[in-house]
Amino acid sequence: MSIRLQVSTNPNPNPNESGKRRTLDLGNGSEIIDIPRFLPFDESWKLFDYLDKEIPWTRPLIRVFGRSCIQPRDTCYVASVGLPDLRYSGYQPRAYSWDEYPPLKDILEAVHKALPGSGFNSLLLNRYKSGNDYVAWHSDDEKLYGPTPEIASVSFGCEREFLLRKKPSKTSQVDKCKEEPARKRSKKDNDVNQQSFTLKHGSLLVMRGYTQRDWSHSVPKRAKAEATRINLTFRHVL
Ligand SMILES: O=C(O)CCC(=O)C(=O)O
Ligand SMILES: [Fe+2]
Repeated sequence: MSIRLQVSTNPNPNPNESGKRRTLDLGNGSEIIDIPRFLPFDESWKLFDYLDKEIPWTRPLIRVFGRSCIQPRDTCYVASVGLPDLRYSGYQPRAYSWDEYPPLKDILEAVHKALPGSGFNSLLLNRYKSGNDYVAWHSDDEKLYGPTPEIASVSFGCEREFLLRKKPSKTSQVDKCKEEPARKRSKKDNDVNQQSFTLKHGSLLVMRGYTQRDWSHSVPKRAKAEATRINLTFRHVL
C-alpha cells in the first residue's frame, strides 16, 4: 500500500524560502534554475523513506566504452504509457507506471507548478547508497528528448555535489587540428566552463535550453558522503 503525500497542496510553508530561485545563464542558450528549498524539509524526509522502501531499485549491467559494468548506483524508470522506450548505455529499463507510486505524481505536480508550461512524462530515479556511488560525466542528449530537453532534478537525503562542465567547442576542436600551442587554463576559464552546485535535501535543479548539447554533468564519488541520496530527474519524451 502506498501513502499519499501532500506535497502539491503543501508547498514550502515559508514563501520567502520556497520562492528563492537562482537562474544561471550558461551562455549560448543554456540555462540552470536552482531552487535549494523547493520542498519542505520534513515532507522531503517522508518522501525519502517512501522512495527508499517502495521503489523497485535495480543495479543493472550497462556498457561503457565497449565494456560491461555494473551501474555505480541503483536505478528505476517511470513513464507514461505509449512512449518510445528509453535506452542508455546499452540498457533498456522497464517503464513502471505513475499509478503504482502516487507520491511521484505529487512531486510531479509540484514540479509542474514551479515550471509552468513544462510537460514531464517520464522519470529516471537514482539512488546513491554511499559516497562510492556516482554518475560519470554524461549528457542526457538521447534523441527521444529532442534538441533542447528540459530536465528537472529533485534531490532527497545526503547532499552531494553536482558538476557541470562545458564540452569542447567546435572552434577549440579546429584549433587543435591547427596544432595551436596549448594554452594554460586561466581561473576565469574555469569559472566560465565549470559550475558546481550542492544539491540539498528537497532541492530542485533544472537544466534547460542547450545544456545537454553543450555541457556534460556528473555527481562524483565523495569519500565523506556516508548516507543515501535519492535523485529524481523528470524528463519530457517527445
Ligand atoms: O543524481 C543526479 O543529481 C543526476 C542524475 C543524472 O544526471 C541522470 O540521471 O541523468
Ligand atoms: Fe544526467
